[in-house]
Amino acid sequence: MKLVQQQILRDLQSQNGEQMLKHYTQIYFYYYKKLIILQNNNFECKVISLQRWIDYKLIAKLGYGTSSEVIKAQSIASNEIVAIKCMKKVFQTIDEVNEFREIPILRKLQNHDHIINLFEVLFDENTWRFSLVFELMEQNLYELIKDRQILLEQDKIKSYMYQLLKAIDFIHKNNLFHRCIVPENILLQGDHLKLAGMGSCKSIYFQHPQTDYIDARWYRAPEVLLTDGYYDRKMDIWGAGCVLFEITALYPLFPGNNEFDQINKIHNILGTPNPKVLDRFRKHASHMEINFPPKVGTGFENLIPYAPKDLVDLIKQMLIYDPEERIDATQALRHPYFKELRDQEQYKLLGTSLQSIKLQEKLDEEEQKNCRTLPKQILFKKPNQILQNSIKNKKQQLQDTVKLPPLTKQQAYGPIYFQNKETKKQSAQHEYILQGKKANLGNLKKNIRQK
Ligand SMILES: Nc1ncnc2c1ncn2[C@@H]1O[C@H](COP(=O)(O)OP(=O)(O)OP(=O)(O)O)[C@@H](O)[C@H]1O
Repeated sequence: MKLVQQQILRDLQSQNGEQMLKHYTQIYFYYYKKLIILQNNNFECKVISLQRWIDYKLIAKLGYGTSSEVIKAQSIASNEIVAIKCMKKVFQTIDEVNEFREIPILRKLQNHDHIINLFEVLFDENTWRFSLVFELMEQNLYELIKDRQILLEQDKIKSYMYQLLKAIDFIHKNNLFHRCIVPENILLQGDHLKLAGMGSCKSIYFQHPQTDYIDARWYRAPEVLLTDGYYDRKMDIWGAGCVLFEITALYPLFPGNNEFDQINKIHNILGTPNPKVLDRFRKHASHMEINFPPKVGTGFENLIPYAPKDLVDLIKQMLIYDPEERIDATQALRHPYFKELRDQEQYKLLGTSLQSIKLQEKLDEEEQKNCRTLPKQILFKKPNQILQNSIKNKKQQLQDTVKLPPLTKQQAYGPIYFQNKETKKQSAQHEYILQGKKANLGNLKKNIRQK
């Protein structure tokens, strides 16, 4: 293993390191307290710095999964309480490390409101074991309903299912499927739901048949139970349908004791699948003889008579035998059962857009104000200038008109030239008035004095 690591490092350090990366697909290794993840899908090289275990104080055990033990712990640096998922597996070969898909999958699915947040990765250099540090959630759906005597409010059931389907839709749109939609993997913080248990997630591009084992029998879709691994993302919808029934009834719909009992329990309620669907399953079922005597199911509606019709219809569509006919996550989110929640979202959106419209209006108003002050200066400068200019022009005109034409003393004063000052003035005034011109007496006086 060391040799492989050294080779990769040499490649990375070499001049054509990027070229060399093309040869590797999802390789993780530990080097100088750093976890190096190489994914060649898009020549991405990620380095996750590792916190050490001593940075956390263990508080309590939270739960167990097939592959891990989950512990409640407190960060010594920040005091934050977290959930640490300690993987049971000890990685002994590079292939085993390569098969550990949970980290890249979690990273791909981060930043969604209904998917659990991964904070960091711990690595025990002595034992070669990974631990994943997550945000801590209050409880899972199973814990919420297990000892409950009173039914959950319909609003809550609807809201949980809407959030769960949003998480599933997001996973499916990322070309993955979860494969373990069970109440234990559905976590709650108050009424906010987040999906965990991403360890079982798989790419939809994996070649059939799927060979690895899936736990959680009660939530297993018929195609998972009956075929040799020919199933896809629609199996998550079956699981979610079983969960929807369970949070409505407070008990599981198909609690099979083993695989055969599981198939039986499904047939008892839904009846046996139609021959066309059975034929399709048969094509990919070498491990068992699919030859069921036809049976009509009892239906599940009578088990939850208090449930709204829309809810019952949604479960029916999620539990359709044929995966191709079964509703998908996007369609389920558009089911009439969720109309109210969709409307609320629309109103919220509308609220935010109204807010942004108002904000925009305010901004526009401000801008207009600024514009008004700007053009004010420009606009009012202009008329002012025009006004000033016209005043100037008028003044000029006036001055022009007032400018006395060169007059002889005789013309100016005529016969009164030698009269006394006062009479001279009056006479000149009179003269100009006679000429139809305004007399500028000041100038006139000046002229007279000069003359
Ligand atoms: N972030 C968390 N906050 C609180 N509890 C958690 C958290 N993550 C997991 N748990 C609890 O630990 C249990 C096991 O976690 P998880 O399902 O992730 O482990 P797993 O080994 O992947 O299990 P499996 O493979 O069986 O699904 C969960 O059922 C849940 O109750």
